[in-house]
Amino acid sequence: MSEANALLPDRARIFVAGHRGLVGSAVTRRLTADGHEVITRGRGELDLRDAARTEAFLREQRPDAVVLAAAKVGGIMANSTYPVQFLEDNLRIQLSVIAGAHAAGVGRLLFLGSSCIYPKHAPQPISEDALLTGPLEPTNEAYALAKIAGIVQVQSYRRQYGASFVSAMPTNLYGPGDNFDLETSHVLPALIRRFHEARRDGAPEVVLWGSGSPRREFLHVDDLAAACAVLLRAYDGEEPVNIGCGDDLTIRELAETVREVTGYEGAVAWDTSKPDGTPRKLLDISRLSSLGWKPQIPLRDGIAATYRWWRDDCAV
Ligand SMILES: NC(=O)C1=CN([C@@H]2O[C@H](COP(=O)(O)OP(=O)(O)OC[C@H]3O[C@@H](n4cnc5c(N)ncnc54)[C@H](OP(=O)(O)O)[C@@H]3O)[C@@H](O)[C@H]2O)C=CC1
Ligand SMILES: C[C@H]1O[C@H](OP(=O)(O)OP(=O)(O)OC[C@H]2O[C@@H](n3cnc4c(=O)[nH]c(N)nc43)[C@H](O)[C@@H]2O)[C@@H](O)[C@@H](O)C1=O
Repeated sequence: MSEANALLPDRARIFVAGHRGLVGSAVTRRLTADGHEVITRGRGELDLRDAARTEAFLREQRPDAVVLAAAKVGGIMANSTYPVQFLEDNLRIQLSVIAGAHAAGVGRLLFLGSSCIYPKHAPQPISEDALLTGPLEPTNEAYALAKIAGIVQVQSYRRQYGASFVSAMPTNLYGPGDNFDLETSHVLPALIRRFHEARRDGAPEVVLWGSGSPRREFLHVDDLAAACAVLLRAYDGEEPVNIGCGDDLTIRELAETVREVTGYEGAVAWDTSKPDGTPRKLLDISRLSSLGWKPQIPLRDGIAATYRWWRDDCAV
């Protein structure tokens, strides 16, 4: 183990939970490229809500580190329609994996939360210190509370047992491997699909949700994966670490960019019966930046690459 990598062996065995998802697949690619051995299990083989089986798996495998990227995840409508699953699945996965990792003697764990843990009206850009300083956004309160419980669980293992477990809070992510289902997805893949299909079908108008005025920050998942690799190597603090790109735009501006990338020339309308969600959630990324990480993929380039990936591999 080199001194620079004191928190993680140079060639570590790392269990990436949720390796088939947007984040887990990117983290797997990154850690493998960095020379680590990545261990994976599909949900059919190991349901991470099952604490006994999860602990047995971790005891048998004894990885050097765990990246917890398995979760019940979705966009604004999925979160507000299925709060029970967003609360309970996430609490159960976190309890299983974090407690199981400690029981199995795993040295390092990186838990992924979300920027939605911060209060709806937090001062911008949102520092990690804003946690628990005000009411949450109602559309994803159940999910946010589960994620906050995960942060406190990680902090408690650090305080009580000296575990080298840490938490990171990513902003809205996108990239290859994203969910393009219009009912459950986040906004960026939904916009790609809506504009692509409208162009294909010659539709005169695309209808989007809400007012278009909320502001969001979008980070390519490969930049997120690079940040996770930095944190595993170099961060061992109790406070969560924000992961964002430092810049945001309105949903209306995002829609214009996606419209241009897909080549759609029709009109855009807004269905204001659908929720806007949080007005703004731009993360303060100074803690992560101080570790030497910075995002590499400009938003327009990332959207174009994601569009090509989805159109060539998945679209009909
Ligand atoms: N996407 C985003 O914009 C953001 C994501 N995050 C966080 O990043 C992490 C990963 O999110 P993302 O990759 O987008 O989500 P995805 O839905 O793309 O992937 C989630 C993964 O978790 C797995 N999973 C879910 N439930 C279980 C279970 N019970 N047992 C085993 N595996 C399970 C899924 O398995 P299967 O493939 O079988 O469904 C899937 O591989 C989450 O913690 C999320 O909160 C944070 C901020 C933004
Ligand atoms: C990452 C974060 O993501 C979630 O929060 P969110 O950012 O509010 O989610 P979103 O990406 O679905 O929407 C962003 C904005 O975009 C608007 N919008 C327009 N048209 C479509 C549309 O067609 N689909 C969607 N989904 N949104 C649309 C939509 O009305 C909203 O104003 C959390 O639940 C939680 O999962 C979480 O942690």
